[in-house]
Amino acid sequence: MSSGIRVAGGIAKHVKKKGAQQAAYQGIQFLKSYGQHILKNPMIVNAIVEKGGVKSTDVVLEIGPGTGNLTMRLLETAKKVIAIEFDPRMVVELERRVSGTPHGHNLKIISGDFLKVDLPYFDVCIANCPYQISSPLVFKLLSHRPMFRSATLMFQREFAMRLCVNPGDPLYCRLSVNAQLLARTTHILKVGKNNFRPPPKVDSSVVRIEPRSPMIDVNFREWDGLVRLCFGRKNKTLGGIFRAKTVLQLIENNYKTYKALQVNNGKGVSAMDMGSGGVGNVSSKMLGAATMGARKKGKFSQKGKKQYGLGADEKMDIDDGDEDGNGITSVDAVTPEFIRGLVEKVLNTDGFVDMRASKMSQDDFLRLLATFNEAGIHFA
Ligand SMILES: C[S@@+](CC[C@H](N)C(=O)[O-])C[C@H]1O[C@@H](n2cnc3c(N)ncnc32)[C@H](O)[C@@H]1O
Repeated sequence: MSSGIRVAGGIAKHVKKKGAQQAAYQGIQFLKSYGQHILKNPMIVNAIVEKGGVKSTDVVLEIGPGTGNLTMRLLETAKKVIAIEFDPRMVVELERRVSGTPHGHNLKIISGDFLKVDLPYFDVCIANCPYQISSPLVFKLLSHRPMFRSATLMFQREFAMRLCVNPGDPLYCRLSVNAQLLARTTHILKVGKNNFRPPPKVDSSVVRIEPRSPMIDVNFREWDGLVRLCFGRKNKTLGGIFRAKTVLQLIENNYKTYKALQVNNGKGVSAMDMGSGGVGNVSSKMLGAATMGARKKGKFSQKGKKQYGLGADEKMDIDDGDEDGNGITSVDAVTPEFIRGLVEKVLNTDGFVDMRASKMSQDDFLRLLATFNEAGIHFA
């Protein structure tokens, strides 16, 4: 084992005193809490840039440039690199490293937290990501407009696999379904932990994320509300999940809220943040909620209904006090039996009752959501 301490870009050996360390190396001790695992293998750096499909005309967004190993390589390839770095010590080191180089003027550094800054325009995103913010990072990128071409990102292996796996895989989860609703995700490279300094505890993988174009037209918050319920017990049948007392109660409450808004406002539901329902309109806050918790109302759009096999006559727009055609115009008329009946009707459609989230495809979830909405049931 080295007797030195870790500094930007290498190991500082023979360091006797703290002061000496800073003078000799402008020393930066890597902080685990900031996910500072510097990529030290130039072959991996090259492979990431190559697989990222960076063109000479591209503006590249890099998240967490650290000491700049990837940044320097990107600057040789792209028109411009915009790097967002949280740690001011790294910002100083990066500025020092590019100053005087031929590409220095093509780098813009934004000093701040990626999750808090307004993102600039970019064509592609390339990053060895700070692993502690992996999930919100992905969904913040996917909510950015205008849409970028692709993101080539390094994550911890398990997180990377969860982004990419298909139904039936043991790692298939809510993250997989939500990410794949918005993008095509491909695992492109395995990277062993010894390619980093300091090595993290687990291996990593590089993933390519290509936003869908056009986006699937579904209200993301409502989609996530349903997916969250289904993956709460991903190996339980939908019958088991949706017949549970707590879930029926939740559905009843949602139904009443939805109904009350209609009764009070006429077109009340659309007046309240139900919008067109398309993911194209989704905000980063909403997408963050996809992995972190908040839920609000939404509805499956007409376009989405058509796309997923609902007839044009099965009207979803709310234009009177009885949008779901259930004959219920007052909140008081909504009883547990009534809700159970609606849920049974949905479960008995298309064999949903025996399906399990762990094996359901994106189309299965879209059809399930459309069928619930058709019955007047919303997830909020
Ligand atoms: C895994 S290191 C990657 C460093 C460098 N790109 C490399 O490959 O050698 C992650 C970097 O992200 C930075 N970072 C951590 N949290 C961040 C945040 N919320 N916003 C921006 N940068 C962050 C860390 O300071 C660190 O420099």
